[in-house]
Amino acid sequence: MTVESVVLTGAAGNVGSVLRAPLRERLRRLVSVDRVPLTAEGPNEEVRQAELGGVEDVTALVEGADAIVHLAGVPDEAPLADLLHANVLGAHHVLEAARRTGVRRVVLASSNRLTGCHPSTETVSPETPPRPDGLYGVSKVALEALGRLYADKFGLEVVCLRIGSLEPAPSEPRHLATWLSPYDCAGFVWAALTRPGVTFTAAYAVSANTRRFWDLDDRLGYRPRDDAETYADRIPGAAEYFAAKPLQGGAYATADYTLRHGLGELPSHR
Ligand SMILES: NC(=O)C1=CN([C@@H]2O[C@H](COP(=O)(O)OP(=O)(O)OC[C@H]3O[C@@H](n4cnc5c(N)ncnc54)[C@H](O)[C@@H]3O)[C@@H](O)[C@H]2O)C=CC1
Ligand SMILES: O=C(O)[C@H]1OC(=O)[C@H](O)[C@@H](O)[C@@H]1O
Repeated sequence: MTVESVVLTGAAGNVGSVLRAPLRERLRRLVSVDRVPLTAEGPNEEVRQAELGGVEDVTALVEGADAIVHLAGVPDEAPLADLLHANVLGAHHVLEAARRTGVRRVVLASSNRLTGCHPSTETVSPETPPRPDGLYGVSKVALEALGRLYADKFGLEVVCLRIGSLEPAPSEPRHLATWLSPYDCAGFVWAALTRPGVTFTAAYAVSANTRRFWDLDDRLGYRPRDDAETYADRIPGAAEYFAAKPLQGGAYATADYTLRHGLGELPSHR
């Protein structure tokens, strides 16, 4: 599919910052959007400071684009009301704006954390049932369901990228399985934007890590380049970490993580 004009939401964040340069290199027009101010970094980039608070706000931004890469949202465990507002209603605003304006393709930032309660000894594919590792993962299950609905019912082309751990380099044992390098992040997003024949696709975006938990099939036609194993000798405790057979979400999948970040203070009876 030919893609010339793309709207990138959440462009000021970790993932957005990694994507702006490679997208500018490949596109005629990149519209980078965030609630915080941005500065255009090239002649083919336009920046917009906007709060994606409703369908109308998004409609005004996406009119005339070929595709949207939707990253804006809450990227970790938080109270459910905040996650539903930012991640579920936010994705709905984007999908509905795309439907109304005829934007053909929407790439949604999903997360590996929607399967984070699967054991690390299992290889999980997009066909494996979700086992979210927290309320954040639940919000991504709903985001993917919205994407599916808009593909099935209204014919939008929707790709949900289940992003691993985007880091400049792996720095902890879990990253040996979950790392997504900046180079591979750009590769997956470009494939998600251009893969022909898509109706709805969910795919893990993870580097070609020897110890990865997720199936790297060819559904997006992108073969990741990097392998976290190259960094293994700089990461102490990896052998013990994997021998303990943690859940795929690691510390994120513990009850305490959700009690602290999603449900507030630990209850006094614990
Ligand atoms: N960083 C990672 O390794 C992973 C990220 N993801 C997903 O990728 C997406 C981006 O993640 P990060 O870049 O790490 O998060 P981030 O917090 O660094 O960036 C999110 C950006 O979205 C903006 N934003 C949030 N709500 C907005 C709104 N209503 N209107 C306008 N702008 C808004 C924020 O200002 C921020 O710049 C999220 O959806 C996250 O769930 C998924 C898996 C892993
Ligand atoms: O699984 C992980 O490591 C990552 O997953 C996510 O979805 C989060 O947005 C990111 O902050 C985590 O680091």
